Amino acid sequence: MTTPESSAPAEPATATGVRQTLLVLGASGDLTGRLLLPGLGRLLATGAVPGLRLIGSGMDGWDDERWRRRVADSFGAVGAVGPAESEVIRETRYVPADVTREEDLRSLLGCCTGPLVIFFALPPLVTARSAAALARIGVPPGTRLMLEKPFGVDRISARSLNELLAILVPENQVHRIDHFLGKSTVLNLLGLRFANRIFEPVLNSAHVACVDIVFDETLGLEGRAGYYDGAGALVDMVQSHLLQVLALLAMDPPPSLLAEELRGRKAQVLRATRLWRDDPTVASRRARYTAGEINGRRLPNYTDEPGVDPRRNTETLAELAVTVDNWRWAGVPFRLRSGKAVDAVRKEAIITFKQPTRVPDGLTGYERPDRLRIGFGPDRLGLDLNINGPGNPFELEQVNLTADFGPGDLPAYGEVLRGAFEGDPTLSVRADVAEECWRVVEPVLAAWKTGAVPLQEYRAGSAGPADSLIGPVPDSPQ
Ligand SMILES: O=C1O[C@H](COP(=O)(O)O)[C@@H](O)[C@H](O)[C@H]1O
Repeated sequence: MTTPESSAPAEPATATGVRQTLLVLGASGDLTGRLLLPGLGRLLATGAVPGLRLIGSGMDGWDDERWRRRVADSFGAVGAVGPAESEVIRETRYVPADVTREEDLRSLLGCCTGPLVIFFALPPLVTARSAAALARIGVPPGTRLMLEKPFGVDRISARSLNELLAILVPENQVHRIDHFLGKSTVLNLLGLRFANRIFEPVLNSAHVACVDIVFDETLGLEGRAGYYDGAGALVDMVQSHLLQVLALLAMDPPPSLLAEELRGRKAQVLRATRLWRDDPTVASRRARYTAGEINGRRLPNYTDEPGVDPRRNTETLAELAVTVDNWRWAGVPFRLRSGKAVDAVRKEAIITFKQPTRVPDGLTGYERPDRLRIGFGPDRLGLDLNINGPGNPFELEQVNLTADFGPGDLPAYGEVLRGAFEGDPTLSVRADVAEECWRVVEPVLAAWKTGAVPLQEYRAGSAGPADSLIGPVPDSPQ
């Protein structure tokens, strides 16, 4: 065991052949079963983490047998049934512990051998207490820490957590997870923007009218009140995932994809990001669903969902308009939106270009500007273009060029886990970036608390509140 100051740099097992240990704090929770274990199973199936040892921990009365069953079920559900996965299932253990207590953590660390990855699958306040206890006892050299969103509950708590983590390990061993950064579609933004000559010169305020980043789901709460009712759509999706997408879409080209180059560019663009008109009443909308039907499925009022506390006024749909106040983007609205239980799945970034300087007289039927659409599931790229359609050669028609590209080798969670096992923080959120994302939404959270922005209602299965900042989302190829 070392004092935190003496922590050595990460030594990834994949490079050395040493067996790594993944210690999951909060192993019986929803996140572990829904995202972490399936992602891990798929990663193991690629052979990327040979000999991994897996230890689950929590204070819910589970034992080895129950934990092993959960791991096996989660791996099985994603077809991860090869020898590497079976070996992990056979060897895995469950160690009961209160992960906020030094004694328990000390004995937990005593069960771990080899290079260690600690995954905090815990609510933010428990993560902070656990990190504080770990900071007092230290962790083995080279330990990497993985932390789920939300990272803190506001800017101040995010900063305090960053300070604790900095005591424990160097920044490049902290993996603040945003699984959108592991989505192949989101990563494709890099190739699309920086490996083609045609887009980059027009991605600026001279040519772009607005950018919409939309992640609408038809799913409702899905039994996640314990987490979601305290977070709401703004923190669950916009403050975290959608601001990361904005950063990748709006940042300047990095000279390389080395972690510090890419993360530095993202930090730079987020530092320039502010609320539209600096006014949360203009720049934000919030709403929650009432009872309705989606594709034949009946949803209750959000407030009648099991576990929801109606006094919290939790929103299930959030919209945010921001400006990226720099040379490239000044004046271009970026509108971010995410809603649950709406009428249709819309997961895309839409870049709407300005109208052509002048459409020549005699070329009729110009209705809509051209748009570039980047789909975040399915993986799809679309370009809406005005061309001379069939029939009258002088009558314009909008066509959509669509390219589908297959998903990446790994699900998003597998991808971010790979980063941690390989000691590569490129796809993780850097400390300052996590704090910047809170800074952007801070005035909105404050205005919502005072009621300055009313909480609207929308029927489950409808398009959302009528006075959306985005307006009707244009026909989507998805
Ligand atoms: O992190 C979250 O993301 C999901 C949407 O992401 P996906 O990869 O499952 O498409 C969202 O449903 C959930 O509320 C949020 O916590």
